[in-house]
Order: sequence, then C-alpha cells, then structure tokens
Amino acid sequence: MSTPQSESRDAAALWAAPAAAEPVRATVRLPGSKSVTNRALLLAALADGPGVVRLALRSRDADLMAAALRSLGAEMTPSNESTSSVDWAITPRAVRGGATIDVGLAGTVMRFVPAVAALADGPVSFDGDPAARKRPMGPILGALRALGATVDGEALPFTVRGPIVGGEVVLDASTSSQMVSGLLLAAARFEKGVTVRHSGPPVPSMPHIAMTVHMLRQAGVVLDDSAEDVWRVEPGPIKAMDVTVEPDLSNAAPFLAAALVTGGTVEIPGWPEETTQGGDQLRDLLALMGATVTRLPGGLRVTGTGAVRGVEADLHEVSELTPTVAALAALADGPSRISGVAHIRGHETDRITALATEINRLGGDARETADGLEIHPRPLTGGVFHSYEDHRMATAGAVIGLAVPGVRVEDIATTGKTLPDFPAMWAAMLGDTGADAK
Ligand SMILES: O=C(O)C1=C[C@@H](OP(=O)(O)O)[C@@H](O)[C@H](O)C1
Ligand SMILES: C=C(OP(=O)(O)O)C(=O)O
Repeated sequence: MSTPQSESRDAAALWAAPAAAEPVRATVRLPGSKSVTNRALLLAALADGPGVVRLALRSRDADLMAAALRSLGAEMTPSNESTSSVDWAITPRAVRGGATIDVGLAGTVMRFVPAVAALADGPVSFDGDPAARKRPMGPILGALRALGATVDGEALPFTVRGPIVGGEVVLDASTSSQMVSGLLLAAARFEKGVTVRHSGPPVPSMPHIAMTVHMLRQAGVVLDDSAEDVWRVEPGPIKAMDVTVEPDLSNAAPFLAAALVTGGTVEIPGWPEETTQGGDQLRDLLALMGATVTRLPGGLRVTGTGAVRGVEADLHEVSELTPTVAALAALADGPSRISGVAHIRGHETDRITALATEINRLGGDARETADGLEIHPRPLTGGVFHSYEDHRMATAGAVIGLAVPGVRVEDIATTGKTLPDFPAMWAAMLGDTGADAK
C-alpha cells in the first residue's frame, strides 16, 4: 500500500493515466526496435568498412549503446534526426581501451558491449544505474574469462581487459538469452571465433537469439546453430552494411492492448511480413485475449470488443510482453495464468513481484507463482501505480488506467528507456492532439 510519505514522494513524478472516454481509433507509428538497433550499431562498429543504420531508435538504451561504441573508438555520425529516430553513419576503428562505459539499465549494453571491450588495446570499465548492479552478469563475465579476457567482478561494476582469444565455452544462459547473444555478436572478431554451449534450465527469449543469428548471417558471418543449445561462430570479417531498423513490435504491446481494453481499433504501419522480433507473437496472444487481428498491406490492425478474455500463456519466448499481458489480465473477464517467465525477476526490476504488488494495490487479485502470475478478475480502483524504473511497468499502468479512472503512474519518464516520448504518443492515440501518434 502507498504510505502518506510515499504518496508525497511520488507526487512530483505522478502521471495521470488518461481513462479512455471512447473506443480508440488510431494509427500508431512506432520507432525502431531497441533490440535490432543495438545489434545493428554494434555490428557496424565491428565491420570491415563504413556502414549505415537507418531509422535507428533514439531512446535511453539506444543512446547508451551509441555512446559506448563511440567511446570504444567507432566514428558515429548522426543525420535525419527526429525525437524518435536517427540515421547513423558508422566508421569502425580499432577498438580503444581506457573508456568507462555507462550501461544505464540496458541489458543489451551491459551484456553485448563487454565482448567488444575485450578486443580493446587497454582496460575498459563498466558501471550503470544502481538497479543495473542487481542484474545477472556472472555467466557472460565467466565466459569472457574462459575465452581469454581478464574480468574483475561478477556483476556491475567491472573492468574487462583483453585480449580475448575465443574458443569453446559452456555457460548457463537460463537467466537471460543476452548471455549468448553478447558472445555471438562480437565472436567473428575473436582469433578462434566461439563455440557456445548452454547447460542449465531452458534459455528464455529464444527469438532474440534467432535475431542475433539472423543479423550475423546478414553481415556475412559464418554461424552454425544446427544443434540445440550450441552456437558456433567462425572467425572472419563482419560485412559493412546499409540496414534499416524495423518498428519495435514489443513496444506495440501497450498500444494494441488499448484496442482490446477500449473496444477500438489500432493500426501499426510497417509491421514486418517476416521478422525475428518476438513481439510478432502479439498477433496470436491478443487474438487469444479476444482481439480481431488483421494483417494489412505493410501493417497490422487490432480491433477489440471492449471485453478482454483471460488467458493461459507461457511467455517463456516473449517475456518482454509479460507486463502488458498482466495488465490486460487484470482487466479481463476471467482468470489468467502467465507462466515460463521466472527469469524476469532479473529484468529491469523483479517484474513478477512488481506486477503483483501494483495490480493488488489497485484492488486486484494477482498472485505470484514461481515462474509467473495468476490473475483473477476483480474491480479495480484508482491509485498510484509504481514503475520501479521499468519502462514496461509504466506502460502497464497506462493500459490499466484506460479502464480505471484515477490511476497515476509514478515516473512515466522511465518509458524513455525504449520509447522517446510515450506520454505524447499515448495522448495522440487517445485523440488529444487530433494527430496520428508518431
Ligand atoms: O537481446 C535482446 O535484445 C533482448 C533479449 C531479451 O532478454 P532476456 O533473455 O533477458 O529476456 C528481452 O527480454 C530483452 O528485452 C531484449
Ligand atoms: C528486459 C528488457 O530490457 P533489457 O534489454 O534491459 O534486458 C525489456 O526491454 O523488457
């Protein structure tokens, strides 16, 4: 429950989530995928010549990745900048030591950049937000050590010293798929490449490893992923590319959820025909929860009835979607069970506890399980929805606020981790500005 002190501490940073007066009818143009942007920037910085990353996301996580690569020596020149996107011209240079990298709270920066730093000619230090120091790092840092680098520390802050040689390594990636992606992305530049074997409970968020594999192959890297839980990257050049980043389908989740909650329609232009983004699974998930989902030429349309159906969903592959699915479940007309996401206790915050706490604070009935949540329908009332520095907690509060008057989301600015101007996009979707959400 909020105490008077916590209410007053929050007061400065509370955002009144708008309740929907009528069904939404909006076209929402989403900025580029965080996951694709941060992979593309990193690969461009290690490539064999100058490349371009178009429609790259501008957000805290993407800006931190760009800053990290720049401080490791890459020349990064922006053009066509808007609040949400930028085209980067990137000229790779020899990886330079001596830098201190701020990872913020970005999993992609804290897990992907250390292997690049191990190619540097001197030590590179890493630190981030206080919350980042709690996120699991041990498996990837241990792997870098096993592959020849020197790393002091098991979590942030730590320092990496090359040279990394590469070779074979066994690790437990059950806490995050990023442990594997973070080795594969730079491995073509290791003298011996890498063979990564996962040993442990199943790896979550496998579509994100498929994204890594796909983007490496596009860049000409020779990679074998034919055996389960084993990935082999051959040493060799990473081809310079001119790539365009797809819209962020995980960030589509709260906007499409608004169609369900309000019985309206939301269209997302640029929804790819084929993609490795796990967010594409929203098409099936939202249909299960009562939406009509239609592919348009070059886009997607989701229409709701205003009634949300409870769901049994194993979100192991798409754990990023848990906060939105939980928000929908809290508004559903039947019980829901979300499973397969034990590892999201190590995301930006412990998302299982955070979601149960905040849904229950509004009068809901959400119970934690070992690997997810059970949520039973109950009428909700307004109140403060805490975001725990977690962009997806904040957007989950916004979704609930559509149907529950008086929800105030703490620290809505935390959405800037992956979306540059969520409040304006949300307002535009609800018709405040009369313009399309951009
Ligand atoms: O590689 C990536 O870009 C990501 C992988 C996933 O991490 P986990 O495997 O830790 O879930 C996902 O949840 C995260 O938002 C982005
Ligand atoms: C888990 C997430 O982020 P990160 O890339 O920081 O792991 C997320 O965006 O839901």
